[in-house]
Amino acid sequence: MAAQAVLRSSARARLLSGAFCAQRGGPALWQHHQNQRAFSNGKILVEMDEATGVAVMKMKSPPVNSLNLDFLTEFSISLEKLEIDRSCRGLILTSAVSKIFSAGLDITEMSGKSNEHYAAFWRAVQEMWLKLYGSNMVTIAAINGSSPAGGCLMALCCDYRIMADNPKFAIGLNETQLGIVAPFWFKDTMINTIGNRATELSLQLGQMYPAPEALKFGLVDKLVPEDKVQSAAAAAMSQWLSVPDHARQLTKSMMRKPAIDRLVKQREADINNFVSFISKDSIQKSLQIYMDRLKQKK
Ligand SMILES: CCCCC/C=C\C/C=C\CCC/C=C/C(=O)SCCNC(=O)CCNC(=O)[C@H](O)C(C)(C)COP(=O)(O)OP(=O)(O)OC[C@H]1O[C@@H](n2cnc3c(N)ncnc32)[C@H](O)[C@@H]1OP(=O)(O)O
Repeated sequence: MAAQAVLRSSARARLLSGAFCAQRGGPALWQHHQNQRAFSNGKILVEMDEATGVAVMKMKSPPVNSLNLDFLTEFSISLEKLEIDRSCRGLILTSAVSKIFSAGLDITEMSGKSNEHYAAFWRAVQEMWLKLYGSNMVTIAAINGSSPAGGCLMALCCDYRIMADNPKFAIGLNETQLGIVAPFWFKDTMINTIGNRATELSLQLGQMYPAPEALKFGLVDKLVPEDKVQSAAAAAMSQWLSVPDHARQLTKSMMRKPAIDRLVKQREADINNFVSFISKDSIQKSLQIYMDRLKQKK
């Protein structure tokens, strides 16, 4: 719990000191309506049911909820706001963009930018992972669309994953297909979910799994019809919330702390690794080719 406590207190200090707020022009405030509360800070909408203590976080950054620096900053602020709210016990993470959960890291943030920008971007990716994977809340991903790479990572950070039963929606860590490499903490998160051998296959091949296959691999826990994803997530949440918080939280921490501690210890080295890797000409070329292909498929 120590690393988690440090993380939580440093994030809280930053939040309260307004470091994020100054950058974003102030925190979004809760709007109250009967026993519902909501806030939105542009790319993310959070609705909280005070009766159940469950918040639904909807990513709404069209066209594909790609994770750019602004999005990641808003995401971490929103999550921290819920984390320090003692009345919030559970979080359902989903998308307000049709057919897409998240397209993963915004490739344009990793192309043609300065090393300082790459470092700031990667720190924000780390922050998102540390907060979501280390959350004390029950976290359920309601995966209502495709979810490659960083989008898959977000889902894997949650405690339980429910996906729309549509073979057109795929999920996986496809980094190698872009000519890039999932870092050790992406890999650890996947190993902790589907095991070593399945992760090795999955990562080397950069495999994207259509929903039914993702279920077979254990990458998601349950498939439901597209229009039932939110209600199934709410039902699963009430089951998870029936377990006493302290026991569940300590168990979660016991399972995840080694992975979290590894990144906390090597955070700066990991940023330097990312910057020197992503700024290589050969890697920039691979990303350019991948982006060109994405645009050409239209
Ligand atoms: C031992 C050594 C280790 C060294 C390692 C060190 C460090 C680690 C280094 C690197 C790690 C990086 C980790 C990276 C993680 C990632 O998340 S990379 C991103 C991967 N994402 C993808 O591959 C998704 C690509 N997108 C798609 O497959 C599709 O767009 C879709 C999400 C399935 C949606 O399809 P569709 O609905 O048909 O929409 P379009 O394809 O038409 O897309 C709409 C517009 O959005 C743009 N776009 C899509 N995805 C992204 C993205 N991820 N980033 C930025 N932009 C994206 C797309 O180009 C379209 O734009 P236009 O409308 O054409 O302008």
